[in-house]
Amino acid sequence: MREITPRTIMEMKGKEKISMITAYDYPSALIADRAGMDIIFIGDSLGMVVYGEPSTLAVSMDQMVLHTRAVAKAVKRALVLADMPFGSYEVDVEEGIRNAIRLIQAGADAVKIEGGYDHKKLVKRLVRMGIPVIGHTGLTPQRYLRLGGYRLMGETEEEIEEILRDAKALEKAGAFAVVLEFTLADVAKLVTEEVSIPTIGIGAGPYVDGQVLVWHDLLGIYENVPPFVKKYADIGGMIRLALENYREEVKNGSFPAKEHYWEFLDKEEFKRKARKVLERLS
Ligand SMILES: Nc1nc(=O)c2c([nH]1)NC[C@@H]1CN(c3ccc(C(=O)N[C@@H](CCC(=O)O)C(=O)O)cc3)CN21
Ligand SMILES: CC(C)C(=O)C(=O)O
Ligand SMILES: [Mg+2]
Repeated sequence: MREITPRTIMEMKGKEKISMITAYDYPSALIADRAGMDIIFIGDSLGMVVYGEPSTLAVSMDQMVLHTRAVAKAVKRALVLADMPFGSYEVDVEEGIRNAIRLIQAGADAVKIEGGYDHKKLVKRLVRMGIPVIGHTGLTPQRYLRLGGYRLMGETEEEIEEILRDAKALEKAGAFAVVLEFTLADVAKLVTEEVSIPTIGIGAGPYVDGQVLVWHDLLGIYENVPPFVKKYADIGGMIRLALENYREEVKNGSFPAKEHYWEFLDKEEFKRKARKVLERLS
């Protein structure tokens, strides 16, 4: 059992902001856990930032299971959350349950689904059988094709109503938090005030109970970052410099240096041995 549980997260509402970051592999998750993140999240954004897809739609359950296992091995303290990918819970509730179980068995402490109102039944069933759930409304990237791209949500009355309805449905069905993605800050504030569960924003402004960002975006290792991202480091630039340095030292012969290899101290000893081997092989 890890230190941070769904109860810990729920009790943070109105007291302490929730910090959440994506991670997709073992070494990244180790760093995120040591940095004290509250939630470490295997997002289906991995399709874009790890596999180079143009959207999250092609991500499979098999991919989510493998990456969840790698992250779960590293995390001791944070809550490990895994995204349900597109197609893994839409067909029917039973299939959603089977797929959620796979993510839990891979080491996740909770699962996240996009939408709320449309998945009340699934959320209720999962929670009843002991699988904690986070919902996700506002911009839901799995609707990429219908939306015609990724855009800011919550300008029209219809969109505000849909977002609030999702959040309330999630609260009622027993979800322990809700992600609000790329919504106007006023809408996120309204939702945060109207529901008792924590809201975790991404591109949704400051009036929420926590923030989530994608690993590659905030570290500067992904080129097409959304407009709401703050780049906390230029790791991409650092990697490039290191590789250019390595390449240069290979080309000019300064790598490997003395401390990077081993040789016979007694050259006569080596000559005798080599002569014998060469004789045997001739
Ligand atoms: N690397 C990454 N970071 C994310 O935060 C993220 C993903 N991937 N993939 C899944 C969703 C998609 N997200 C996104 C992606 C792009 C924009 C964006 O660039 N919006 C532009 C318009 C783009 C367009 O019209 O095509 C904008 O200015 O609003 C917003 C949210 C957030 N999520
Ligand atoms: C953008 C976040 C919330 C997400 O769902 C993901 O990274 O997949
Ligand atoms: Mg996602």
